[in-house]
Amino acid sequence: MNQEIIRIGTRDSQLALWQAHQVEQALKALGHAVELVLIKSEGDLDLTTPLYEMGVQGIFTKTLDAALLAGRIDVAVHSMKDVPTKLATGLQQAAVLERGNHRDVLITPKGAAFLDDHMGKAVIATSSIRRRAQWLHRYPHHELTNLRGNVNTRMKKVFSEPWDGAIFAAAGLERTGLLPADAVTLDWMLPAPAQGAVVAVCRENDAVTATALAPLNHALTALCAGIERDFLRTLMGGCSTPISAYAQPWEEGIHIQGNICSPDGSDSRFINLTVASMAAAANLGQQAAERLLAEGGNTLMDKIRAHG
Ligand SMILES: NCc1[nH]cc(CCC(=O)O)c1CC(=O)O
Repeated sequence: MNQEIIRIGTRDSQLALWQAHQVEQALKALGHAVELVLIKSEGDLDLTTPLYEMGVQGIFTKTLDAALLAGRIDVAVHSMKDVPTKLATGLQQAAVLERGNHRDVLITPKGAAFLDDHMGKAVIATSSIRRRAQWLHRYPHHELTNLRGNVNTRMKKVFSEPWDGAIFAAAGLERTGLLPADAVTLDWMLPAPAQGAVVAVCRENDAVTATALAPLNHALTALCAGIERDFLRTLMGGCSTPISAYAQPWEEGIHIQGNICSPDGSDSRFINLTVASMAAAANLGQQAAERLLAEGGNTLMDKIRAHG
């Protein structure tokens, strides 16, 4: 076994720590010596600016990636959906852990009855442009308001503000033990590409760490999350955009659902595509994106680019 201590870098939020602990425990179980190194990121420090106004790719991930490239840590653990589709130069994706809950959920401090009132006003909090766009497409009469901060900060805020609901990733709430029993699963909302998946990244030239991490890779999650990220990359190049995708096993192959939505929710386009075998799945994300563009998604993407 490797005698060098593998240093795992993580942000210090409860969710980030939970994710880093998964990697730590799996490596320890394989006989490796590991330690956690806590690192603050800009995404955690600025609690007011909506994410899509920060204008930086990888706001949550670049501080860890910089520490990795500088040799202060050997592994960076990220929520995969926060990672830009193109990894920083010099880094490699070493393992994708088995995916957790991929859904978004609505937290309703005053109950969910308002969802049945199809005319009534309601205020929904999120700072995700993807969630905002899909929500407005379904509930055009609702008002959206911003909600920033890590999962714990956001959850606290929901119960102190006069809001009707707030949208979270189910995985983040489950992993921090914060998922209320009456949370509403938004089974109609398509998640962010790779939502619910955790990725471990190491330096491209660090074969020792890459070899240590390889057994942690969950091949099906890596395939499906990779397909979703190909979909995103083909459409846009990875900015913070109202682009959603979910890929899952389907008989002997893989099925992808994809969506792009105008930020105001007025225009929403879906694509559904299936390949019959795993062998044919490699290009599924790109194919789905190209088909969506050809079927009229092109004009919508032009609008989205002009907006952002
Ligand atoms: N953008 C922040 C972020 N990054 C990962 C998660 C939760 C875990 C996941 O979605 O994989 C969250 C919180 C949220 O979106 O509510």
